[in-house]
Amino acid sequence: MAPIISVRGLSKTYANGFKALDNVSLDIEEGEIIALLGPNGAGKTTLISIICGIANPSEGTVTVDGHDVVRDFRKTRGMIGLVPQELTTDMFETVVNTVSFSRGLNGKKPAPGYIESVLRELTLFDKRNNALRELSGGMKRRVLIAKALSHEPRILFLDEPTAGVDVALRKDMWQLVERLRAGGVTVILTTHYIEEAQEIADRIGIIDRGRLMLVEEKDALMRKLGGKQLIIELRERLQSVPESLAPWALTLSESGEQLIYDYDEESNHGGIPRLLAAIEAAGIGFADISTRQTSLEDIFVSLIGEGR
Ligand SMILES: Nc1ncnc2c1ncn2[C@@H]1O[C@H](COP(=O)(O)OP(=O)(O)OP(=O)(O)O)[C@@H](O)[C@H]1O
Repeated sequence: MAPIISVRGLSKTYANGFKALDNVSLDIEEGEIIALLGPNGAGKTTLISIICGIANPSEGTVTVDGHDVVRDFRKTRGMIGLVPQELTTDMFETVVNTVSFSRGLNGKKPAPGYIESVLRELTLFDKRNNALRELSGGMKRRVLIAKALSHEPRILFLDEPTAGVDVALRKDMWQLVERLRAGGVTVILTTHYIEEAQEIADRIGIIDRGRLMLVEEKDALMRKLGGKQLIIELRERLQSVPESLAPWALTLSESGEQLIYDYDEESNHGGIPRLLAAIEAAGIGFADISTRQTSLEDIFVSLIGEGR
């Protein structure tokens, strides 16, 4: 199946000469949830602004369902819902009008029943006749989501969706994303929260300084790079790792109080019981053992942490 979004050789240089995107290529499949993870200023918003037709690329092309986002702006924009970071609508307008108007702007016929269901789902229905300026910050975020969904988009962009939102909204948001996914909607979210990407995405792209450093299925990424560590807390400090333990290539912590065994499920082959027996045989007492899995955070830091 052809990808729903295809980004080819995309670069963006702003008027002041700053290169915010550098030769980015990426295919997004219909129905997937992809998280674009990167630190502040990495170029995430620039990338989604170009896909949404709000900013123009300096080089490269983007197609949405086979249509060029610059030439066929209306067609591509109509397929996309964008939840931006901030509300920029008329603050005196009511919730229901704002959301209905947004649907009209995207060329769709009025559908009061559908708008009502969106408002209910986002617990905005009771506030439908309130002016936007009367709403709390969290409620305004909900209006942004309702607006983005007003024209039943096939693709939804969430730009830093949970930055500064409360737990209730975060929960509602993930439920909504699950429902949209079940309905075949493609969801692209930007975040600098690693846990968020880890929790919700099927695929993760890591962006840093305008470059797409990596795109991978989340599970494959975790498997490939997510090695395990066994940490053995020693009863007494060691000066060095005994010769008899050489086969396990253990690391002794700087304090001399921990032995660390790096392994993965495949290479381990039941080595842990043998290792523990060998440690005892070497006359080393241990107080505790624990394991930890390399997290996406370790991967992220190892990819972009260097050179900073
Ligand atoms: N209109 C502009 N003119 C010049 N530079 C810009 C402009 N818009 C953005 N930039 C710069 O481009 C870089 C990428 O910005 P962008 O907003 O795409 O990053 P981001 O990854 O979305 O970051 P954040 O998480 O902070 O939103 C930043 O260094 C930013 O200062």
